[in-house]
Amino acid sequence: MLEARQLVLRRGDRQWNHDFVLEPGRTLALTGPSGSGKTTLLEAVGGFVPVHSGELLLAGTALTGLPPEQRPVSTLFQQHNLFEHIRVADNLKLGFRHGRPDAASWSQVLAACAHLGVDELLERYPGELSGGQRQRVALIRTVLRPQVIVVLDEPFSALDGDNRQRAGDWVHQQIRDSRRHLLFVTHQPDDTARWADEVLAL
Ligand SMILES: Nc1ncnc2c1ncn2[C@@H]1O[C@H](COP(=O)(O)OP(=O)(O)OP(=O)(O)O)[C@@H](O)[C@H]1O
Repeated sequence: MLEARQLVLRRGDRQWNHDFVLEPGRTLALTGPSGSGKTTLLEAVGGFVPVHSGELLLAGTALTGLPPEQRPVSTLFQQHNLFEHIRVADNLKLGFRHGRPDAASWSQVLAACAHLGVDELLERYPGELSGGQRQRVALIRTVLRPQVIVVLDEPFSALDGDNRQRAGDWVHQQIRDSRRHLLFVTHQPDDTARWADEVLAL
């Protein structure tokens, strides 16, 4: 279970107070207007923004004092998620320890690439992909890493129609089946209705 207990975040003269509980396998959508603090909360979970007071707990253990590299958190930022100088396949491998996924993990990656329609792109460089293709590759890498908390900042913004539906369904099912925790930011009420088990409106 992931819990924010009297969590207080500050940026400049802005302050946010968060209290929520997210059970394993469940998805929390963060909604709200631009500047309302959605990214700030994701960054605090990842350890990139300091916590002013209160606690973030995973299964009762505080994450709050841990630096980002020691947190069990896999993050998809809004931008800059792929390394431009290496091929898509190598970008996907970088999600795993020493950049070397075991055979089972790699076949899971390949199955996800086929399912989300990016399996023909593995030998390309990121600069040779469309925005939507880049987003799907980065999404696969972020979600299939083993970390028990996944945070996604507007993960479907470059996708629409069938691609969006398929990607959202896939993420939701991955999180549910592996009993991890997902926080994602969206501006689309449809995304919340389809995939959120809980909603935090900021
Ligand atoms: N590095 C920073 N230093 C100081 N203030 C910041 C910093 N980053 C963001 N802010 C401010 O914190 C507030 C919340 O920003 P945040 O990015 O969390 O909002 P958001 O809800 O994710 O917005 P958007 O939907 O536009 O991405 C804003 O007022 C923003 O200007």
